[in-house]
Amino acid sequence: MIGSCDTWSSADAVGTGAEWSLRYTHDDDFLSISVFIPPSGRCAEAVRDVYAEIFALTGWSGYPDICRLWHYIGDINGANADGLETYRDFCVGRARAFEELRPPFGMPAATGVGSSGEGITVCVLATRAGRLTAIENPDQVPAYHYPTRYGPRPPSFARAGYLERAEGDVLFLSGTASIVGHETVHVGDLHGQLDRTLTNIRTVVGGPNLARHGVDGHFGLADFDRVKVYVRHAEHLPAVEAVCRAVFTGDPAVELVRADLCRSDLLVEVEGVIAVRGALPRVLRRADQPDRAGAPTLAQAPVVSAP
Ligand SMILES: C=C(O[C@@H]1C=C(C(=O)O)C=C[C@H]1O)C(=O)O
Repeated sequence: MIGSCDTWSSADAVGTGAEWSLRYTHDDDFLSISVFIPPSGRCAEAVRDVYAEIFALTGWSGYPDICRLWHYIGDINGANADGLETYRDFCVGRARAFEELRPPFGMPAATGVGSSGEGITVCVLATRAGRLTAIENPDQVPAYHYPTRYGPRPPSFARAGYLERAEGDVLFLSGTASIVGHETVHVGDLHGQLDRTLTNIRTVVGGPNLARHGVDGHFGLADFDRVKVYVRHAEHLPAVEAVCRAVFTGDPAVELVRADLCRSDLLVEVEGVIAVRGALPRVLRRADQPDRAGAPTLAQAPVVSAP
């Protein structure tokens, strides 16, 4: 595993705190939460409970819209105590949280990838600054409608989230892979998967698709400010890096990470951020473990009580 993590920084005053199993940092507009779920034979219930805490904290702290989630899942393609794949077990708990708690926002943009560590780390970015729209891809079945052959409960996420705010809009692209309809395409073919992934991204962020969702904007691969690429096999890293650096021509920070992915037939996955008019809370990068993403920053900061 090549260690990696994103740190979101703010020019404003930042507060930190801890509530239940959650640790958080916030400025005026954004709330960042991280939580670690220890390894166990079955994770669905713990995932459901952590999501309940996340929904409660975002609700009462006044940052009601979850614009982005990252899930770093240990042994993602391994089996739990019942023989169910860990990722599918995770999806059961998450789907239950959405069904039972019915949060007041659409499906959030998300990433769900493997981690070299054990357990599950969930990182959340929520906001109260603007209007958030969930974006789907007309060439892909919404993940929350995947059929049960991919697991007892479908994954709960949207293909992207578009945040309209006075300081400049932000598009959060979910982890995107070589899936058409609900099926993995180009199984075993790295370049086929990468091409299809890039096509899916172009479709999601393109003008016709955004217009369909009531969003006024038109973007392409050259507009990305942050790109993170997850690659299943270390030997594929150089080839994937060459393609990505050639197509993401807007000189974004392109970061490659070796990671297992949510379906064992997926070889590559790409996520990213477009900051319209450059108005993104700055993103810094530092070497760290993905499965501990966010934790060191939060631990070093003075902890204050929750409001
Ligand atoms: C690649 C896919 O899903 C992955 C899993 C996600 C999750 O479970 O949160 C989100 C995006 C991707 O990281 C997909 O289904 O297209």
